[in-house]
Amino acid sequence: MTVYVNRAGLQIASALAEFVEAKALPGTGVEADALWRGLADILGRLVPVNRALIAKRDNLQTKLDAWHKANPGPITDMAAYKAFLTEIGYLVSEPVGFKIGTLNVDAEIATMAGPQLVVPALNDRFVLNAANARWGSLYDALYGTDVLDAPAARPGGYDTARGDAVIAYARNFLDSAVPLASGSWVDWDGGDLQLADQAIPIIRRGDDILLRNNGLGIEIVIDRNHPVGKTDKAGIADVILEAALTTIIDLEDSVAAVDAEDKVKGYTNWLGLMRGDLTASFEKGGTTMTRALDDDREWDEELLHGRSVMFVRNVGHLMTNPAVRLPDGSEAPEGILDAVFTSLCAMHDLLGLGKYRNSRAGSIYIVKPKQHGPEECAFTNDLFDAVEDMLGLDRHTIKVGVMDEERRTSANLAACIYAVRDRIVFINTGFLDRTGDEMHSAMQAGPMIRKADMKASSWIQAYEARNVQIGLTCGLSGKAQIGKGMWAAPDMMKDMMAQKIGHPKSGANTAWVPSPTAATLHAMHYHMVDVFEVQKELASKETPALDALLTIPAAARGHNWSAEEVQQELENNAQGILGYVVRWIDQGIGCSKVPDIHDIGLMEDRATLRISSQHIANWLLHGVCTPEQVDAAFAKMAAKVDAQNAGDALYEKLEGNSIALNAARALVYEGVAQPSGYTEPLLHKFRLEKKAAA
Ligand SMILES: CC(=O)SCCNC(=O)CCNC(=O)[C@H](O)C(C)(C)COP(=O)(O)OP(=O)(O)OC[C@H]1O[C@@H](n2cnc3c(N)ncnc32)[C@H](O)[C@@H]1OP(=O)(O)O
Ligand SMILES: O=CC(=O)O
Ligand SMILES: [Mg+2]
Repeated sequence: MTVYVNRAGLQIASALAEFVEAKALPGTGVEADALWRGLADILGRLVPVNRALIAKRDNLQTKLDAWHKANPGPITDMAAYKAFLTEIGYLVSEPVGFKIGTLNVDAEIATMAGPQLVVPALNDRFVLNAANARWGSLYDALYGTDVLDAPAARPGGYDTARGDAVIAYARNFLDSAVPLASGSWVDWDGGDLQLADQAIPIIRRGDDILLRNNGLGIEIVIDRNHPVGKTDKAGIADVILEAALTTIIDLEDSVAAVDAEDKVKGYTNWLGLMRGDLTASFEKGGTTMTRALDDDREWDEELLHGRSVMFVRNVGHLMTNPAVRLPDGSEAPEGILDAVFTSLCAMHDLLGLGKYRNSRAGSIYIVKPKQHGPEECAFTNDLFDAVEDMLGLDRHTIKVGVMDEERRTSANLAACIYAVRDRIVFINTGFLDRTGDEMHSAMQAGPMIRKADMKASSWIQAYEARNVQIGLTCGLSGKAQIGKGMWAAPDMMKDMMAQKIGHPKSGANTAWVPSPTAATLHAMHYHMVDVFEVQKELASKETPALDALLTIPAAARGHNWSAEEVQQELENNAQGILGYVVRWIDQGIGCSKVPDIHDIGLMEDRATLRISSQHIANWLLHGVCTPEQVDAAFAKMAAKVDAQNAGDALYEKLEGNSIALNAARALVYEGVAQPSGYTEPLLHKFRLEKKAAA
């Protein structure tokens, strides 16, 4: 039972009030009274606007549903469809000829190109690891993953044969990123060092060497006493790459935060990062380890930034949270709470109250997900204005990263950017949520193509290409990130190396990775591609037409899938749903590596859940499958998920009237009615039920 205290007419969960008054406020110069009165004022003014925006989403969806029922199947008359979208206010006129005016942006965001790591905010051990993932060992990343064409490491200590393959790969990388004036790094013996590009300074610290290519650091560790270095003719013990330039501390789709207790955990970690004093102790390999933020890296001639520049992803405009209740007893919009409390925590960084600096440019970086169109972006802008006024911050101190992950945002992207033009620091194609919204928006059009075929469909190609072109046209290059989406197969690093180079090649100066190891490996792509050169080349290109973006991925009318295809699709989706939901509901874990039907661990979060649940809901709606088939898939996959989790002592089986099983079923059977196909409302409801039962 949550205990509330009254502050300025609001009911604030006591855990939150205590966190704010005892931890977040001290040192900021903001008084508790002013904070609570400010919050009450913001909520009083903005809650009605927030609610109206959500109502508008519902209203537009009702109109889309009616149109698709009257015009079933894929769009056949694009002009008529666009006229309809314009008439209902779904498409608005795009502003032209403007450039963003964002100021005070850190170089890692504005002028550098490299990986962006995402990490669930509630996990202190992981967030520290993420912040420190600015630099990563290439040797470790190669040794422990499937990138190499070499046998896996033999267990029981260092495997020399594997190590040799690592060293050969790393030398090959050096040859391509920082070639020698003559010969190969393979033959370098640690003597005289001459690079082909003499403009690259060779910086030393003792024997160690620091080089830079495309703005990214490469540290070559020379240690002839090290077990690896002593076998190496040049004494190279490791190659350390500058990796996650930026990291997103995620309070949204990778966490399960349903009440004040959970929110305070997330805010506490964010505050600890902003103050630089967060630590985490945990057992690893039989010993207790304590992790803290890494220092900056000292070289004779310069001090390198030791940590990733951190963003915090707030939630979107939909959800409310019982952490704060309005005077009428209803829950406050969670996005407003996040904006206020994460900005307050970040003031510790702005004011230099802690050990380190996150933003040396004096900015607070907030990622805003799941916005639908320009009005919602304008609302975010107004909200951030209000938070700045309340906290006494200069206008546009709070920067925004706009997730381009809802269809109405993609279709009106320039107008969305315009709405936040003086604070925008990124656009990012969150293709996972975007796929869910694509299906939900056109839910009534007919059965969607299979999930695996989505990536090749024309809307998604247009979406990715338009995002880059519109970003360039609006002047993001050199001022802000144009980012690409998540690599959702954390163990498939060889495939990532083959495919994710496509992101910098497409003009994106950052792209998401799921782990520090993936960041280190993906960093190599930014040595191979000079993204800012690509952006210059793209600048003169045409933006792909809206028509392709609006081509919905419904199957051709009359298309039939074989019984086997239907079963495969259902089982694949049911497996992902159950494997993710059971950990979310029972253990409060918001992001999991869930073995898929072929036992390949996939990153599942709320966005991937949105896709799987909407897909089954869509096929049920259109009679591609029956409820009996769906139930059978759930039953079969529940047994598989139970078996896959057999080693987890905290795991509760998916059986009988299990709350997690009920949640999974509800996500599918009530999927058509969920707002924009989101999974949050049902996940929160069932998680709260589980917490209450516990
Ligand atoms: C659509 C979207 O919104 S995508 C954005 C949301 N998704 C994410 O944030 C993905 C974040 N990634 C993760 O949460 C995890 O990598 C998972 C759940 C996918 C896999 O987790 P696990 O199975 O525990 O990973 P695995 O066992 O391979 O590795 C664990 C180690 O890697 C580290 N690690 C893994 N992922 C991360 C991460 N994102 N940030 C920092 N460290 C990480 C852990 O700290 C741990 O190292 P440690 O033991 O030294 O602490
Ligand atoms: O947030 C990212 C996405 O793909 O969705
Ligand atoms: Mg998303």
